[in-house]
Amino acid sequence: MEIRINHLIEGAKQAEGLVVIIDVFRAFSLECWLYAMGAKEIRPVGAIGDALSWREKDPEAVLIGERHGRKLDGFDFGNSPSTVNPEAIRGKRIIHTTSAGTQGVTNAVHAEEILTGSFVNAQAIAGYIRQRNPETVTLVCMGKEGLAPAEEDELCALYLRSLLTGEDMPDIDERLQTLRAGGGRHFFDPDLQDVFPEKDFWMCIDRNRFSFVIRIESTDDGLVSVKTDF
Ligand SMILES: O=C(O)[C@H](CS(=O)(=O)O)OP(=O)(O)O
Repeated sequence: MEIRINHLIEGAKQAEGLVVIIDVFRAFSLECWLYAMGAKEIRPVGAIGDALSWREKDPEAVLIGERHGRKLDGFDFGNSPSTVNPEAIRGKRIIHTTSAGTQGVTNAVHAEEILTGSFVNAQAIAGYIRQRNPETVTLVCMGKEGLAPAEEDELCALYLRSLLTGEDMPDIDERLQTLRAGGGRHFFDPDLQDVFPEKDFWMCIDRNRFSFVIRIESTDDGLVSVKTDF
């Protein structure tokens, strides 16, 4: 198995084989939490307008999205796992658009198969990939808005690679803690708590909390993030 690490939107466009689109803060940690809250289905979309138009097809759909981290006008929730209301999620179709994560899945046009990537289900992702045993795996670090590298996504790619190769990464918990002063420092800024609450940080680094993977599938209505127990 050849394991490649790609970066940002361009890296998603070029990714081949089984592709893992990594977005730790916060899109793909959030999608795992949404399934844990009982979401019926999650649809990742690129354009804000495409997300809004889902309301006509499904008036019950819950719209979740951000640009520059902030909740979008006309949406129900921002991209924040700690501020979505589980009662509003249970049994519902979720439409999800973000500046990095969902752009990655819509741009991974050469992928044979796409998984979402995060720390909250990393072990399950590695187990699934080992079982599939593809020739090529591309881990794509989506970064900030898909345009600049983000420490947490790079770390998640190294962690996934270590799980796949069997190399040890004994300092992973220590390295996750250092994100508090690095890639996740905005979650500790008192002036940004309305956009980036501290609790989101802890929910996104809750390593291996979930034992399912999220596979991206294509349907006539666009992409769907499918929870796959593993
Ligand atoms: O909502 C988030 O935390 C990020 C904002 S940004 O792209 O890092 O500026 O969105 P996401 O698509 O989840 O990375």
